[in-house]
Amino acid sequence: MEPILDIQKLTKRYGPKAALDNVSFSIAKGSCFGLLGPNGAGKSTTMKILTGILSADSGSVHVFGINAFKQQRNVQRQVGYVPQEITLYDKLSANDNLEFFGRLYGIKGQLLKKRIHDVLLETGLLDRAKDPVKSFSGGMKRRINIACALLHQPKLLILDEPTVGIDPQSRNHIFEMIRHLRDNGVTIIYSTHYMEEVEVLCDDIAIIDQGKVIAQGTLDELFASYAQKAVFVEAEGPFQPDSIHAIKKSYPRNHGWVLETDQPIEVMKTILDAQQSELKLKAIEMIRPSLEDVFLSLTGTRLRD
Ligand SMILES: Nc1ncnc2c1ncn2[C@@H]1O[C@H](COP(=O)(O)OP(=O)(O)OP(=O)(O)O)[C@@H](O)[C@H]1O
Repeated sequence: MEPILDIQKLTKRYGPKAALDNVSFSIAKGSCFGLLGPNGAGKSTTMKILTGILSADSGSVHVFGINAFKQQRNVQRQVGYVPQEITLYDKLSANDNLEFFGRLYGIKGQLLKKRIHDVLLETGLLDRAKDPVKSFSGGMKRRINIACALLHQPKLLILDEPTVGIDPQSRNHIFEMIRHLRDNGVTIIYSTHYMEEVEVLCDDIAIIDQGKVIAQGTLDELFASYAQKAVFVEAEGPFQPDSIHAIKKSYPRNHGWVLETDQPIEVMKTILDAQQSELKLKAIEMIRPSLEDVFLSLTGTRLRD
């Protein structure tokens, strides 16, 4: 698929510390791309460089084939950016905030009115248009912040940790909006440290840690390369995991055993056969890998730490 964004060897230092160290990735048109990493990994720095808020020390960024460092305005017209910090005027109504941001994008008159109506509808806040933003919950403010970034109908939407500190209802609303935008051809870059969000939302993922992209691919590709398949079994009677050839490693968990294997189906079959003679099975299931396992296998630390 055609890349809509191509980043090559991006570096950025703050004094002696490298916030980004040779970061490269590209994003296919129409996908929802997840940039996953712990706090301080370099996600915001990457996003700020993409949008021209920060300059890079070296490397290149091309958006829609345009050199973003040389033709910043041209790129900005096609990109919507939702920063991590909420940037709204608390005393103004949702409508007035949107008018202000719409004018910054050069939208005026009837078109601006229509766009404000449309983005309020998309974010589910049409009935709160006239209320001051200070009366909104954190999640509603976040949705208005996203609405601001959608006014000029960008083809690429960049969201920096949009669900931090918000209620589940707003979070679900944001997910629905993102899916709807993607289905309508908008390419999404979604930065987060919540791996569960990336698992349910993103087509392609880059994992970033300490300023470096340490893995990239679809969920299935990341699981295949970095997560160990396993079976969980709980049984009464003599059970010796070492006797099953396909088990690479086993360890106890919650009254049962985790059996690491590249052939989970075969291992399950062997245990189910043994059950008829000597084992009394209480539970057997395949353990679904998670991005937590991928991160652990790549870095030796947990993403949640
Ligand atoms: N203005 C700055 N001056 C000095 N160091 C900075 C500055 N901004 C970011 N950093 C450092 O650069 C590194 C990357 O920060 P960045 O904000 O990009 O990470 P992040 O993945 O977005 O994490 P978070 O979710 O915590 O913002 C961190 O070590 C951070 O402390």
